[in-house]
Amino acid sequence: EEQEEDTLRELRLFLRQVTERLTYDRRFKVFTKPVDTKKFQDYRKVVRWPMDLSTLLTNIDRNRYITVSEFVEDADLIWQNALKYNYLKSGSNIRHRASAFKDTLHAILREDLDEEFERECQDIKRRR
Ligand SMILES: Cc1noc(C)c1-c1cc(NS(=O)(=O)c2ccccc2)cc(C(=O)O)c1
Repeated sequence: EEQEEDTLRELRLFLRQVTERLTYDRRFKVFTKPVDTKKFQDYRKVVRWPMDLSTLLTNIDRNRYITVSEFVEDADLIWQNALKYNYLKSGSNIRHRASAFKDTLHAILREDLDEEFERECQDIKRRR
């Protein structure tokens, strides 16, 4: 009902703010768009669930997330995929950037997420 829509609107605003803070961080430019599968032809053989910050934003706008934890599952794919695909690659610091992305994402959530708010979102999900 109305209160639920207010909560989900507040959730979308919070998730957009988290996504934008990561998108504006220049260290994470390579996480802002899908990996170019023409440049990296074996990418989809290694990575089953590609994810990037622009896709996260599209998912938020399409009401795909009704809890923070559903959003975090997708956001975690960004650094997990980068560590997996670049596991043996030397000469680039993509793994360091993936680790920095993971630490930054979880530090933002620890600082800014109100557990009581996430519990409200989980209740809405249970009722549906
Ligand atoms: C991310 C990622 N995961 O696997 C790989 C491999 C990367 C990755 C991909 C690219 N080039 S890209 O054309 O697919 C692209 C450019 C700009 C934004 C998003 C993607 C460059 C680099 C880099 O380190 O410079 C890394």
